[in-house]
Amino acid sequence: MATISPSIVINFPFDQSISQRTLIVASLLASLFVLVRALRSLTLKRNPVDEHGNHIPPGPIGLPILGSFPFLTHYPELTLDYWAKRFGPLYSLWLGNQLFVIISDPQIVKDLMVVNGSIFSSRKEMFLKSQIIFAGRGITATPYNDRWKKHRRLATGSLNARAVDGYTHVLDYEATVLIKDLLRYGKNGMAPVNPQPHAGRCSLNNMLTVAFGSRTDSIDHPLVAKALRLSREFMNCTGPVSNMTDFVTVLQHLPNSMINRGKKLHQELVETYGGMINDINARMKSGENVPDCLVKNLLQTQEEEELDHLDMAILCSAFMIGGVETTASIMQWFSALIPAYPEIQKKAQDELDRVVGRNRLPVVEDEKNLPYVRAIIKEVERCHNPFWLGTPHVNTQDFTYRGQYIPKDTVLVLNTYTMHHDPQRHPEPFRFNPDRYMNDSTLSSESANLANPMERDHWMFGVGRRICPGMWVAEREIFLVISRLLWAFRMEQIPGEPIDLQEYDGLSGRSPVPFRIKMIPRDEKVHEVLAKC
Ligand code: HEM
Repeated sequence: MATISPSIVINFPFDQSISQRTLIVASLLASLFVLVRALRSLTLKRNPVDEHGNHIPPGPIGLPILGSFPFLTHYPELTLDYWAKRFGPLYSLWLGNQLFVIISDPQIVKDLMVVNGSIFSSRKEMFLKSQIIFAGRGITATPYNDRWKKHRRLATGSLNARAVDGYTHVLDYEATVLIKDLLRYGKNGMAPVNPQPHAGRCSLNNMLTVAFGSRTDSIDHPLVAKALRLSREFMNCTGPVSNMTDFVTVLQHLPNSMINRGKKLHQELVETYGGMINDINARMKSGENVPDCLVKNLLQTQEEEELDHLDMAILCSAFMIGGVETTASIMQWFSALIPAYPEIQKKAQDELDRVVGRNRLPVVEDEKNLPYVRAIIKEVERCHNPFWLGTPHVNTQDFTYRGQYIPKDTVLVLNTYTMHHDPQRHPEPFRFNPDRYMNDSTLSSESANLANPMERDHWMFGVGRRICPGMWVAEREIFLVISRLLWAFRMEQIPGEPIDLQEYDGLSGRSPVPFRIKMIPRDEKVHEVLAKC
């Protein structure tokens, strides 16, 4: 042993340096090979034509390799809007080797994504979002295939209008809890309050109940911070144009912080929501009567639906990501905006007092009789869509539209910023003016089906076969919260603390940056009514 050991000690560093050098050379060669292949594929035709010689829509030229990416890193919707004015309602751009087509006109959106929905309803299997974070699962990111159809059917079972009717009492309860919390944290209007974590917990509790049959009991519950962080991290990693790793293949083979973030996020989602599924499974197996919820349904039909644990964990993650940050964002934008408009608050409160009175909170059945409250909500959604770029669609076949060629596998972005600010459709588009919706008696979920797309209220929920399946629950949740906030509080800015409505928190899902306001109970009736709830 004694004679062998020294030779090991002497030889080991020598062997190591050889293997390290070999490794470095090999990895440099591999990187070079991948780089050359990527460059070749990038320099291949950037101007494909169809069999009749029709070209892809016009658009910005972009830089070599990166394409238009450097122009889309901050406020991409403003750049897309600028280019829409320059290149028209259907234009194209390249991000790395991926062709994007940007649609900024409601009729074109309908012609492509609704009338030709069988072609324009797929998704790109983005490297980070689809492959790393969702591991090929996830309704939001799945291509238009049988797996998507199954997951969409399962999700819709918990989100369609009838299902939402069945748990409206939960949305009602959580909206009341939110009002009580704001009253308490705002010390009856005496102390400034930041409504953001409360709105976040309200949306979170709604989705926790729908998906897992559980809720959190305070904003300090560890799941509140965790779920909101995971949801925000997902939005920041996976915005349609937020990271180049998706579009420059070579980056997928090199060490890269985005890939590490994606892997960590995948693990955390599976541990958190997969762990909650395991708990429910154990409770069901022990004979406990678990409340009806998505997970219970999935576990009961797991075999018949051929679902593995990852399928269920990622489907639940889609609920916790898609259904929390989004609705909370609208509640937050409303609370950030409304203090600057005392006359709009007053008009809504007059309507509420007339229709609902001061002896009870507004309920879902009041919605149809509160056109001004509904108009305020639509106007907040028009001005502050949390997803200006939506979730892009992909076409599964070559398609030529009005002489413009859209090759198979193009990523199509709904340019909602431009459509929401079209002066023909919305005169004085940068003015917050709920009156513009006073003659619109539709819910947004109804408006999405109007025959004339120019009459649709807004495009916040997307379009066609991939339209947000959560829009019924989202609308109801948002109505209950905003109508009750208006019913209960006079919302005021704090002198010396201006609220920044330009800056955003988040990359693809947007919320206002932190702010505080005063939420002053309108009268003694607020305490009386809340005490009875
Ligand atoms: C204000 C609230 C919400 C907004 C703004 C919103 C927005 C969107 C958008 C833009 C899409 C893509 C649509 C398209 O591809 O054309 C989408 C899809 C989706 N949303 Fe929502 N959403 C909201 C609330 C919810 C809620 C409460 C849920 C509940 C789970 C949800 C679950 C989903 C799912 C699962 C998809 C994927 C659909 C698919 O790819 O087939 N969303 N949402």
